[in-house]
Amino acid sequence: MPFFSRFLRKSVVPEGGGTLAAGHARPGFAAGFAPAQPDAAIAPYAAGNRITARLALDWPGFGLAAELTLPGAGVTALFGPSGSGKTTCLRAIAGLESHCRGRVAIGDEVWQDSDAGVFVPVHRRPLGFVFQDARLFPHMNVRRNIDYGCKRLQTGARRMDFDEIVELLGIAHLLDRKPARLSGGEQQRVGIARALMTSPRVLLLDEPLSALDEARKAELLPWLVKLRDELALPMIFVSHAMSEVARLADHLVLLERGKVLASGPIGEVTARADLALARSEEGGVVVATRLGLRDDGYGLSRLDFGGGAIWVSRVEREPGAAVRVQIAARDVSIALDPPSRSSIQNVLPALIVARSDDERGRSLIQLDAGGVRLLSRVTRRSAEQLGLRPGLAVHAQVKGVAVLG
Ligand SMILES: Nc1ncnc2c1ncn2[C@@H]1O[C@H](COP(=O)(O)OP(=O)(O)OP(=O)(O)O)[C@@H](O)[C@H]1O
Repeated sequence: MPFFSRFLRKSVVPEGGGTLAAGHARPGFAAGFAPAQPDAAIAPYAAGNRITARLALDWPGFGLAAELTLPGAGVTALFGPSGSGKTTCLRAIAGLESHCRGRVAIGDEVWQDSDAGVFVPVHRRPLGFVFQDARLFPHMNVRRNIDYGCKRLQTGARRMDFDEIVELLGIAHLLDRKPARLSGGEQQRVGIARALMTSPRVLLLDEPLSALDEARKAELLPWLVKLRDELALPMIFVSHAMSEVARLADHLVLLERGKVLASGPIGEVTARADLALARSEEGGVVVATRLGLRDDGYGLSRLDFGGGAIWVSRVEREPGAAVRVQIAARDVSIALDPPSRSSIQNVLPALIVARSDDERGRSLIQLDAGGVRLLSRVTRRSAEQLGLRPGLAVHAQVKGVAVLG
């Protein structure tokens, strides 16, 4: 078996073998919001590489006090407003914040334990770090830049092969070029390749898209999706763009003023009616579906998920393909009776789980549609007139669905 194969997602088995389990700890989940069923199409969690961190740091005007339990596979997004501590968390996990106290471990490997006087320096931690700008050596061509990544690896420690990494990131045709002759997105792909050459146990990405213009972002994002889908390597990704997080992340950590506000699978955290995230204009739930069938006559595709099926504009994928969608709360309305003679194609039977009213006369309703959580935003007057309350069986009318890929 090539070394690289050990990192391919399909080869990952949980500790003790058997099928991949999706169960995991979900710190920060508020009482009253029962967990949705784990969704098979969102990345499985491998226990062996689970990252745990307890981080404490005090700067003038900012304190970090964060406890993280992150899955050992797939992409975790650290998300929050500017100054909430996302980059500081990432740097502390890497060992780049030497004043940070606490404990950091990946699987059973302890990188820091302040109580026990353990602090493994950053260069001894098997991690890859990708910065906002690729930080390539300008005088070296792409091949030498990537090769540099494995310089400090001891013989026998390399687990990822140069050719396979180059192919994975689609950069074979760039190997002889100097960084100045690469686009921003290409430079980032080379930076990621260099990080992978160190055979990391975790890849840390600090806003890898933020320095790119919209066109370059759109170009790089599918490569990050590919890494997520093809590598069995946990990735922790800092972003303040919800569109990127919705597309990429399996697990979402919300940070605010140096503290963890919520942490859990993206479908659960985005469905929490008690969080400001859901109340924002773009608030909506990320749902994992599979392409069921295509109706080419009408240019439609049916996406199946635990809660039923939704029809969307044609998705150019094969039946069975995993398709991630986002359903905005503002695009879901509620009817007590099954609507008849309506132009809305997507109507899902659902149960109200929770209702949260705001001071602007709006109500957010959390729904359970066959084990999948959805949000609906209605006026408080409608909510009261319809008597919307937890436990009530309703029909969720989905007016719009964003297909994320
Ligand atoms: N070395 C430092 N010394 C003192 N304060 C710092 C230092 N580095 C960061 N900070 C402060 O810590 C806070 C958190 O910074 P951090 O960069 O982690 O936030 P962030 O969520 O990543 O923000 P952004 O999205 O703007 O990058 C900010 O108030 C910042 O000014």
